[in-house]
Amino acid sequence: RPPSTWLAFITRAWHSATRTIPDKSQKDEKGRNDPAEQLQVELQAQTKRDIDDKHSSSPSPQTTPKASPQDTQNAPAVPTFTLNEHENSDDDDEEEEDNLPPPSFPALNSAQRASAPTPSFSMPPPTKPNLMAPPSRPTTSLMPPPRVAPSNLRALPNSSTQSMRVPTTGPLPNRGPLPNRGPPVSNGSLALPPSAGSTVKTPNARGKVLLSPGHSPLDWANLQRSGENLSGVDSLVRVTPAMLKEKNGRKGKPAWSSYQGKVYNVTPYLPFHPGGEGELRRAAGKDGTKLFMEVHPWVNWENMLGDCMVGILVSEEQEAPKAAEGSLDDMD
Ligand code: HEM
Repeated sequence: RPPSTWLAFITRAWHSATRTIPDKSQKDEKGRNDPAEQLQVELQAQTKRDIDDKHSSSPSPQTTPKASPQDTQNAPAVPTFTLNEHENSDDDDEEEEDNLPPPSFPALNSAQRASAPTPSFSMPPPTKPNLMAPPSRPTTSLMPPPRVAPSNLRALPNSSTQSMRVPTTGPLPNRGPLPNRGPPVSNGSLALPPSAGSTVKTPNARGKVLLSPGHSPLDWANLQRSGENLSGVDSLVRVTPAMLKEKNGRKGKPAWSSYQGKVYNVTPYLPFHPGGEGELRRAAGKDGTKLFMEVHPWVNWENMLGDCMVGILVSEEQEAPKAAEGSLDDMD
């Protein structure tokens, strides 16, 4: 027998050997066999139909189909293709396939397989394994990077943003408006000099000092709320430049400074000043507005030194007629 008929012959022999009398207990309510048995019957019928179709033109009716000379030329290619395909598969499958008697579906010499575009003879079998390889590469080599690197690195900008922040050691209530939004606005009587806005330096944290324990901005805020007399005076006074100059903070004298027309006793604030006592003392006994605005125009000194206010700065001429009164209680 030609090789092309071997498989069909074996299939038929196997089916006839394994055919059993249908067991009615395995049939469902519609009287059909179970799916596996039904499939076997269909396969057998299909195989038989294919064989009959091929040999319908045979001159002599034969129970055992035989291949025509044309089939002999074409048929070997089919099993060759199938065998190569199996050779390229895993070795574990070989033993398993040896134990699998039923033919593959559709049958090797069936009309479906012959008309299918896949088993083209011009297509070499090794192309299949080559096409199967690429999907495994991205899963092993490309998957890990996107999980770790880009997203996480971009999600940690804290260090850079913190360095960009305006340095502060105190709570926000101590701050005035930002420099780019204009000078601090308090009330109409305390307008900034026209030249102050143009001479503002870029703020930085280099001049900050390490405050001693108990002298944080929060401690200062608590001291202000304590009700303690921080101004050193019982009532607001009119302060002349001569009076201000005398309170320079030296030799046990208090340190007074004027800021935009208001005079403050900065003595209790000296150890709380983030820029250090020395910097604050530079404005003692005189007007500190210019120095203040050069360093930190955003600081709201009116809130911070409210309880340290002594009075208002007046000229010597203004004060002379009212020297006898000496008190500015009516200013409130
Ligand atoms: C009594 C008025 C003053 C008050 C209430 C005051 C308050 C402050 C505050 C709250 C800070 C911290 C600023 C921040 O964290 O952004 C500071 C820093 C500083 N202050 Fe004053 N200050 C006063 C006057 C002065 C004067 C007159 C000078 C200079 C002569 C000065 C020099 C500095 C310096 C160098 C720093 C550190 C640098 C900086 O924070 O930019 N301060 N001051």
